[in-house]
Amino acid sequence: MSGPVEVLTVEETYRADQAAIQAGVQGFQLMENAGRAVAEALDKRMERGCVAVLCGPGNNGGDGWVAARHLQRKGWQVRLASMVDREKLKGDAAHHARQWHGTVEELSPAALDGADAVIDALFGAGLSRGLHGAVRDVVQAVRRRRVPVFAVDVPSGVKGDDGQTLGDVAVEARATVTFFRKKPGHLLMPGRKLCGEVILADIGIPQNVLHDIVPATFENVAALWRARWPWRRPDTHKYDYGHAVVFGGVEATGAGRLACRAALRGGAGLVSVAVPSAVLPVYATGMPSLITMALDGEEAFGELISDTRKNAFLIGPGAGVTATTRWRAESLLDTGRAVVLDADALTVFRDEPAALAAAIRGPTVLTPHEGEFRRIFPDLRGDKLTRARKAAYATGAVVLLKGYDTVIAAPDGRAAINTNAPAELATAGAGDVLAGILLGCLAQGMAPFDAACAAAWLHGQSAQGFGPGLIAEDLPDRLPTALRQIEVQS
Ligand SMILES: NC(=O)C1=CN([C@@H]2O[C@H](COP(=O)(O)OP(=O)(O)OC[C@H]3O[C@@H](n4cnc5c(N)ncnc54)[C@H](OP(=O)(O)O)[C@@H]3O)[C@@H](O)[C@H]2O)[C@@H](O)CC1
Ligand SMILES: Nc1ncnc2c1ncn2[C@@H]1O[C@H](COP(=O)(O)OP(=O)(O)O)[C@@H](O)[C@H]1O
Ligand SMILES: [K+]
Repeated sequence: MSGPVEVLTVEETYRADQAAIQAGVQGFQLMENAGRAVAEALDKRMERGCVAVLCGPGNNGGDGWVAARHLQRKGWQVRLASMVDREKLKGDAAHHARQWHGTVEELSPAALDGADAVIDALFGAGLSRGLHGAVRDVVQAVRRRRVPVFAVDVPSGVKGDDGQTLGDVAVEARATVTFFRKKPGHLLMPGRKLCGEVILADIGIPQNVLHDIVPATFENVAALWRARWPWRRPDTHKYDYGHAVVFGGVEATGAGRLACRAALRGGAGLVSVAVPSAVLPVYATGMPSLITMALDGEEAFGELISDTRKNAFLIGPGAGVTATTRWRAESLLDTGRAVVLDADALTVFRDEPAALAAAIRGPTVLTPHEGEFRRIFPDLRGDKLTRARKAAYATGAVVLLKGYDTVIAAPDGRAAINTNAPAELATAGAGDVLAGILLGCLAQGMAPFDAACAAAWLHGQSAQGFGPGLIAEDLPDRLPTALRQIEVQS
């Protein structure tokens, strides 16, 4: 959870490298530091034994030759297998390969015999096509033998920019040692799973190279937004923290109730639920802090939204895919106040992203899961990060695309990848709780990108440590503990 917020693309990583070299750091020194960090990571985590170091043709391979030297010095028995002849290597990799005085084997599954661990230094940032031939055979043999793998930079076959695999085979690592800053592929699925534990090593690239790079992708750690978290101040009252309104459903009443409780726990000054009078008691029972408002007919709806003190609206959970939901969603957006569109209020814009974009005026967050996203944006292709960014750019809303690797994207190009959500969140109603937390953040005046990042983090944090058996009702009451962690988690 801790660590730097910036995430660098492959191209930005190369720029960081170059900037460091221009600032006087030697390239071979960066490679020395990288390879040593890999050796130390393995040595710290496993009993000394025999390690097979698999080296590719580029600088990723160069890191492997360095790691081999350090591991041998630490007492490991090292088998080094290289994809290409040492003489064919270039630059820093050639320099470090010359420092290796042990034997060099051809890359083949036989090089794995007797290995207790494998270092995957085949391909990193420079992966340009799927694995084939001898490399593919070796990687498949590594997978079959289930030897623990320590990957250098990224598991070979995984693309650093999006975590997708190139071709049909990729390394599955126990741990991945990467340098300076993580890449999106370390955080997005399936890359995140294939990386295992991600270890970030400082290899001597100065922090200030980031001034020129201006990263736009972040890991959603609390440090990204905690300076703007709306802590309660002594000289204030409840109206300073906003009046959130949830439009609850008639048949599906649980979704709205979960969202209301989460909005209150998330810090909204007041939370009202607006529902037809026939179902008001369902909402009123058990939640005395909730304000219930009878909403019978469209005139009442107009009256409700004309009150400008009501500054944040949530529509969608339990709403039904109906013309009324569509009309209400558009009317709420037209107020220019903060709106969360979730669930059915997203589906009512099926195949109509332009109509949705045209309706958006103020701070708006869309919270689709993958299915809802596809319904609205059937033409958007690419990885999760790219698609969320495109949708945010096209609509002018912040887009929170849900899942294990939730992505939050802003229309200005910023994007954050959430990493603290345990799989136990795959349970009915968890999304309604998320929408409620987000509503609470918006009611308190947080900017939509901050609000969406904070909500995703708090949602994940409130599920942390619960384990099997988690249900959506458990989440809102765990928010106070999660909120206290904003200060301590970086
Ligand atoms: N940047 C940093 O901060 C630092 C980076 N460092 C390290 O450098 C790494 C990046 O090095 P890199 O640019 O040389 O790329 P790398 O991953 O070795 O691969 C390129 C070679 O592989 C080849 N090739 C690609 N795919 C292939 C395939 N499927 N099958 C066969 N061949 C394939 C490709 O061939 P080509 O595409 O040119 O035909 C080219 O020859 C980075 O991941 C990190 O570990 C550290 O040393 C310290 C500082
Ligand atoms: N495997 C998973 N790991 C982590 N978080 C998950 C997983 N599956 C779902 N979630 C999270 O749980 C929530 C589910 O939301 P949603 O799909 O809208 O469900 P519902 O409508 O039942 O509330 C989202 O925040 C999503 O990111
Ligand atoms: K690798």
